[in-house]
Amino acid sequence: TQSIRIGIVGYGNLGRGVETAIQKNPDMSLVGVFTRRAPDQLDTVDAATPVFSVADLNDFQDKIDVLILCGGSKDDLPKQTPEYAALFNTVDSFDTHAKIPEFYAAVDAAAAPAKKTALISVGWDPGLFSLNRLYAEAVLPDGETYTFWGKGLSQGHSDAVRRVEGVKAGVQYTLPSEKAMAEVRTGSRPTLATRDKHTRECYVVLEEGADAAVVEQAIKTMPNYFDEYETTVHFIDEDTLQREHQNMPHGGFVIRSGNTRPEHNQVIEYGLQLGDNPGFTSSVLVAYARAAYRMNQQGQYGAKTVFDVAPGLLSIKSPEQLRKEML
Ligand SMILES: NC(=O)C1=CN([C@@H]2O[C@H](COP(=O)(O)OP(=O)(O)OC[C@H]3O[C@@H](n4cnc5c(N)ncnc54)[C@H](OP(=O)(O)O)[C@@H]3O)[C@@H](O)[C@H]2O)C=CC1
Ligand SMILES: N[C@@H](C[C@H]1CC(C(=O)O)=NO1)C(=O)O
Repeated sequence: TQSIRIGIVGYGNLGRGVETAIQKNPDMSLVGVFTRRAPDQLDTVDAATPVFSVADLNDFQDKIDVLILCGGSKDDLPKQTPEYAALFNTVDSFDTHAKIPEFYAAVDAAAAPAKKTALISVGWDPGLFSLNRLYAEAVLPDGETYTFWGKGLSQGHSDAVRRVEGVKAGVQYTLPSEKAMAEVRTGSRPTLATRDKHTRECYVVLEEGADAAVVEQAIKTMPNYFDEYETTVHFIDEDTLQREHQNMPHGGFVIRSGNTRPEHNQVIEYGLQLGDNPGFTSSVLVAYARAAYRMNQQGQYGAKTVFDVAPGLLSIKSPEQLRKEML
């Protein structure tokens, strides 16, 4: 059968990860990488796949089955997903949690009339963690759910830091509160504010002549990313960033403790330990690209989230094979 033909938009950590992940999925092929960089900058995209400008995408409508959008959530995807969802089936990792409802509406307005399928906010959080919070809350209505991330590098927050004026490069680490995690594990169902669960640490390389105090303030007060957290900003030079901050480990867990009878406490836990956040996230995007293709074939048009995707559609195995392997 014909392979599922994939296009990548945006060649950063995720773009590179999708290029690798496709090779582990024999039912898929990679048509090209599409970048916003100027024609004389295409050689800065060190991809093993043919590189094109996003301006060329129109010519590929009959050559690509699913476009995987690897831009940043802060500034790129709010523009790119609605634009491309009108032309292609798309999958993206949009993770500005507070803005997902409005993003969903904008993408649906583009994809539905075009009879395209646009899977939004795919990854691990939002994504696999969202799914596990849903399973836990549906199964244990009487309970409390907690999510902890890290210690690790958040790509969404690192992308957001890099977009601040005066920042040349940067990364953000998320640290869970040991105290909060211990309290949750006692099953005491504590009430925890956002500020009680995580702190955030940024490492920033300033542009020449940028004002550190202004940059620090812009990061700490950034809505939807930092303003609800105790945040520390460290200023370092480029060499230090290259030497000490190239790895992108991350992870975390979703935990729900609940009761079926008062005397029976039940605990559900789902966890991830990621050696490489973008590599893992890209692998999730690719599995959902398979589902987007199939959902479009089934006539499921418009914007969808992971809640709308039947799990079997993610698998390269046939429904019969999956049933055989159910135990
Ligand atoms: N839902 C989830 O669980 C997760 C979501 N994410 C989301 O993924 C988003 C993307 O993350 P990530 O890939 O790390 O972001 P990057 O900063 O690596 O890349 C973002 C975009 O910046 C451009 N870019 C990257 N490197 C360069 C360069 N050297 N020169 C010029 N342009 C460059 C690329 O676009 P172009 O090629 O067009 O220039 C790229 O698409 C994050 O914002 C986050 O929101 C990430 C992890 C998990
Ligand atoms: N979307 C996150 C994935 C997880 C990590 C995270 C955080 O550290 O705040 N929130 O969600 C990312 O971009 O890495």
